[in-house]
Parts: sequence; C-alpha cells; structure tokens
Amino acid sequence: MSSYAKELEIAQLAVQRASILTKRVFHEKAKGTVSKDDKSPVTIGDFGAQALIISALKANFPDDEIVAEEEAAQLREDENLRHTIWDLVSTTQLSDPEAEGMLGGAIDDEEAMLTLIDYGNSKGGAKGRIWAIDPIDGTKGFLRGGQYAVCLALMVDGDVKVGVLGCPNLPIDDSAPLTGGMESGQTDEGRGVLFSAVLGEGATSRALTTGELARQKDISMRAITNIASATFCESVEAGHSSHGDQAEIAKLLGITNPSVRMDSQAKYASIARGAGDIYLRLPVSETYQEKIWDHAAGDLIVREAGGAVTDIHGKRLDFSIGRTLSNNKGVVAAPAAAHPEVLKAVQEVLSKK
Ligand SMILES: Nc1ncnc2c1ncn2[C@@H]1O[C@H](COP(=O)(O)O)[C@@H](OP(=O)(O)O)[C@H]1O
Ligand SMILES: [Mg+2]
Ligand SMILES: [Mg+2]
Ligand SMILES: [Mg+2]
Repeated sequence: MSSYAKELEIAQLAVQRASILTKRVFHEKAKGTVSKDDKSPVTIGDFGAQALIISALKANFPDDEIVAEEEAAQLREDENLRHTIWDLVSTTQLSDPEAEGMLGGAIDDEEAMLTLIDYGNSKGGAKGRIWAIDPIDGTKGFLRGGQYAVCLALMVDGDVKVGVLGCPNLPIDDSAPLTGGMESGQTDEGRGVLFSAVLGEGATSRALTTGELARQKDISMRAITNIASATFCESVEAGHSSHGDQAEIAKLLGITNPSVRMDSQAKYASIARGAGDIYLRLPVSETYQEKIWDHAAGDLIVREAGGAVTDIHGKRLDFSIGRTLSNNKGVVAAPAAAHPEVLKAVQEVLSKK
C-alpha cells in the first residue's frame, strides 16, 4: 500500500477531471483571454480547472493548505467571464459516477466557485501539508494548440511527496518520438497522458481518460551511455529560459540532435518517460523567481524516474520557502548518472558570461 494512496488517487482523478474542462475550453469555446497584472495570458480554462481541483481537495483534505497560481479577484468584477466559467465548471464531471463521487460532487454555486479559487492563496512554506496547483501550465502552449499540463503536487513540511501531471496533448505511447506540439491536422486520438509519482515509490504513466483511472505503467529515464547522443528539451518561449546559453551547453557536450521545444512541465514528463534526456531552464532575468507550481510535480516525477534535478548551482529545488523558489536559480534536470557532467557544462558556459 502506497504511503499516500488516497492523496495520489484523489490527485489523479482531480487532474483528470480538470483536463476534461481544459479540453472543452480548447475545442468548444473561443479561447477567450484576459490579461492579468503580469500580462501573461490566462484563460477561462485556468480558472475553471483551478476551481475543480480545489473543490476535490477541499472535499477530501479540508485542513490542507493550497498554493495555486490564479485568484478570483478578476472574476468578481467581470460577470460575463464569471458566468462563462461557471457554465463550464458546473457541467464538467468524470463519466464514472464512483470516481466523480470521490471528488465530492458538484460545487454549490458561482459564489462557492470563487471562494474555492481563492483557497489557493496560501503563502506556502516549510510546515504542514500544502498542495501546489498550476491549473494550466504552459498557457501559451495551450493557446497555440501545443503542449500544456495540469499540475498538482502535495508537499509535506516543504518536501514534495506526491506529484501528478495531466498532459492532454502528449502521445500516450511512452516511446513515441518527441515533438513540441500537436502537429497541424492531428486529432486527440492517441493523446493524453497522466503522469504521477510518490516519493520513494517510482513514477508511472497512464492514458488520460474521462472516467476511472486507466491502467498504469512504470516509467524511467533513458540510460545515457554517450552524452553526445542525448536530446534536450527547452521552453518554446525564449523569455522563459535562455535558448542561446542552452545551445552553447549542448555544443560543449557534443550534442548534435536539435533541441525539442515544448511548453509546460510536459518537458519534465517527457524526459521522465525516456522520450528525451535533459531539461535545461537557464535564467534570462536576474530577478525572476520560479514559481513552485511550475516545478513541484515535475521535479518529483523526474527524480522518481531515475533523474536528478537541481538549479544551476547544483542545489536541489527548495519548495519550502514560499510560493516561489527564491533559493534557486534555473533548472538542470538529467538522468542521475549524467547530471554531474551536464551541470559542469552549464556552469562552464554560464561562468564565461
Ligand atoms: N521570465 C520568466 N522566466 C521563467 N519562467 C517564466 C517567466 N515568465 C513566466 N514564466 C513561467 O513560465 C511558465 C511556462 O513555462 P514554459 O516556458 O516551460 O512553458 C509559465 O507558467 P504558466 O503558463 O502556467 O503561466 C510562467 O509561470
Ligand atoms: Mg501564468
Ligand atoms: Mg505554469
Ligand atoms: Mg498556469
């Protein structure tokens, strides 16, 4: 019996249900975007998915704290936006009644939905049980029909214990070739994966369904015998990580395969299943602090699949500080045996700047 069996099951079902909503938004709705203070695109999908996930967590673990990316303030002002989201949230459920029942059933009304979204305002920290939610990670990928992820992790006393990633646009087949997006003309057929890990218990993948959980498979990173033959993943957005530095590092390692660019924590998931090998996220700004919800689930899934994840200084990502990874800079994720060599190359390139 897994040490976090109930947490894992609820987390996976919650992510699966939220993924139904995000797919509905993509397929059915005009992908209405509104601008937040930080000008990042945020869609009705982000708010809706966050409401559904928090509803499931509150029904099962009422005392746990939650750190989530979005907040309801804007929805309180904007009646149309609120109604649109409520429309989706109140009509999205798992097709399996037993699974849906485990998530606590329907949200009462619009006001309750707003309250739920705002439960995600915990400051985080080193004490107690805290969930981290990114309802849509890779919002830009989501909008362009590329990769995105619905992300959920449980931290206990600042350490990630459970991580779940729903990746609706990744191929179900763990050995499918790595590409950044949904190539034009492709359908949902054969796509949609739910990744998960519990600390000390390995990492798994399974097909994302609309009902009960599909059968899982263990996943592991590829063993790299020759680093020059590795493939690395990086953000599509040059504003999120430095393509230039990453290319120099690849060159230094003798890597000739082109990097695969994809949005979201689908990068962590892709290397964890052995479809790629290395994920580099090198800072472009002195001041930007990475958000815990952008990394918590992916960090655990990669480590449980046989990888090592550190920042550019070789420090483990520290989720115990608050809502951001203020003790870390950048991300270097690679198979454990290859990580020292990759980190050395990262530091060599960055030290010359
Ligand atoms: N200057 C910056 N540097 C690094 N990450 C940034 C950034 N500005 C925004 N981000 C984060 O990058 C995430 C997407 O990562 P990626 O580039 O790997 O797809 C965004 O998540 P959201 O899409 O959830 O807002 C956002 O939190
Ligand atoms: Mg965002
Ligand atoms: Mg994100
Ligand atoms: Mg997001």
